[in-house]
Amino acid sequence: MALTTPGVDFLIYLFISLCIPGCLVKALFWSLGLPCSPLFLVLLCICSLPSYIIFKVQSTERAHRREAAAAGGRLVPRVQGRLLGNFDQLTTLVGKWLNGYPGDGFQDLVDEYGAAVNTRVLWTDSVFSCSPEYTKLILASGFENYVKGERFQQALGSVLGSGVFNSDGDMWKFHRSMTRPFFTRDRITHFHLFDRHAEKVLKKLRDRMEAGIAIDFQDLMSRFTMDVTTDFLFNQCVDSLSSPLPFPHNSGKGNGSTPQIHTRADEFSAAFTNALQLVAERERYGSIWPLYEITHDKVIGPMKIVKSFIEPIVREAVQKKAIRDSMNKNDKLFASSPNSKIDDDVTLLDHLVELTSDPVILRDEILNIMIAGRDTITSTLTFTIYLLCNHPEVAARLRGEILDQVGATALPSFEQVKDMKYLRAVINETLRLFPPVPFNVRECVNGTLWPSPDPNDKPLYLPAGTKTPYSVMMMQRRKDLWGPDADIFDPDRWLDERNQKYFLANPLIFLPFNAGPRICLGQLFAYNEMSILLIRLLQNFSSFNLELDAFPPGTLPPPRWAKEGGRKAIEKIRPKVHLTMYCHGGLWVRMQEPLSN
Ligand code: HEM
Repeated sequence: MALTTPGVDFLIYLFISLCIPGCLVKALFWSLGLPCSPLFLVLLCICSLPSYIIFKVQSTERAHRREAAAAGGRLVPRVQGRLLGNFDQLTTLVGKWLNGYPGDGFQDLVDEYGAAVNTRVLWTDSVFSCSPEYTKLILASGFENYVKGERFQQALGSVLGSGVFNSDGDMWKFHRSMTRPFFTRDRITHFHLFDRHAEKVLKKLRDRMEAGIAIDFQDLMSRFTMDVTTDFLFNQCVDSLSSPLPFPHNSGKGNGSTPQIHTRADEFSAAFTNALQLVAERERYGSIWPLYEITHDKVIGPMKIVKSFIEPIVREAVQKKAIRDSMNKNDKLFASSPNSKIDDDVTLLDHLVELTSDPVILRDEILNIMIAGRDTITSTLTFTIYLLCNHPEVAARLRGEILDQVGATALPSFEQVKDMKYLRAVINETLRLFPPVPFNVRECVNGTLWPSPDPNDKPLYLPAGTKTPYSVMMMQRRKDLWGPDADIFDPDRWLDERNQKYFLANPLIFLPFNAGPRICLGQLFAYNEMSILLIRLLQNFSSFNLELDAFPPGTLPPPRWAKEGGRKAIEKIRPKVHLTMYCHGGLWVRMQEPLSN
């Protein structure tokens, strides 16, 4: 058990930093045999921190200017805040993150300062961008120079541990190489697995529609993805789809968005979601996040529940593997090399225990894949249905394609899924407007140059250790990259001449799965899972409607958004972001079954 909290650790560190100058002066006076009053030492300590900060900021500033000049570049334009250390920027950006539309605040900065802008909150260089040329440098061509970095790992470590999402260098290579073979091809068992859980989704939907009450589709999808993920990871589905669903606040039957805890699976699910939201908050507060956790480490409680659920499953898998090994050394699921062929019915945990028996590595890896595979797909499916509610003509055409190609009841084959061009266009268009990971961040290891947005000016210089946050969401909505109708949901842009003109001319303008060596491992799995669920849904329901009255009070967009232009003015729900994007208050919908197929 930890003896201190992140906040107390931070304050202890600050206190020690404050005391160092006093101790040094005391030692100097003592060695010279001079008297030194305690009052003088206390004053020295109090004044030392601001003086140290001023000294450090100015000397670093000079060094960075020298480095930039030596490299033939210039420093990235900096936000000029009103308060010391741009503290006002921190409060503005956090406020907009909590109450605004995703990207609010950053768009203004890009408009004012240019394609790359240094927010430099509390003197930490942080260069924000939403341009394909910079994202390419960060993720692909300059890959070796950009890491997740210690700051990111510290903030997210209590949930992600050292798993694939939260590691760099050799540890990342190790995790990635362990997991990659599992995702390299289509598996028919996965189709059946998706379909099993999709059937339960349909049953829940039919029951609720028969009762004439709206359903929170986001909640339903987070149960679906939780069940799919636990099933394929370790063959022990938590069966969250069997628990009662929340009712709308106005149905007189429940309290809307608050999840009800009925089973251990519900408890695990709620704790897992809570832990993710808490670590996402840490990222937003930057280096001072520990000050928001003075009394306790907020993540420990939910993570205790998460770990107590996962650890016995991991232990059992390790024990079974040991027994298998001792019974018959040749009778393995597959040879213990990361690249060996893996049978279709082997779970990811089965695969991982062949490569390591370290319970912490196994637990971290499982949790990382769970995070990767759950909220991203929940988000995409939720926003797809939101968009189909707003675009009945798209829903009708998509349903037409599904009925033509697969029929009203059959499970599609891999080939059929691949051939459904309109289905893929609908999914891609959703991923363009609402990428599940709209914001991301790296940190540059060595000082580096970026091309200047103005070709007549010197390149931009980023000193070593600069954070490089970037937004694929903002990039994927840019009118100069996607055309004047970039804010509009129009799957046809993936099928008509616009596809050649924009996306095929520069594929880096669409990066929902990232790019380069850290590109999403589960892309194929994700398209298959989302396709099966959507096919099953549209085989069984012909129209989708938002039920705005069912949204919890205060969760719909404020009226002022209608005047603010862009997608904000179009939005009927309120998108928000923790690590992934979600609908504030859920997505309350009604669906109609077709009169006949
Ligand atoms: C619509 C669905 C999905 C989207 C949009 C998505 C997006 C992403 C993104 C943006 C990253 C990069 C994160 C970063 O490096 O900071 C990523 C990484 C990853 N994703 Fe996905 N993902 C999806 C589904 C899945 C699924 C279903 C799985 C597995 C079941 C998965 C497994 C992974 C893994 C293992 C990584 C880490 C790669 C690495 O760091 O080397 N993803 N994904």
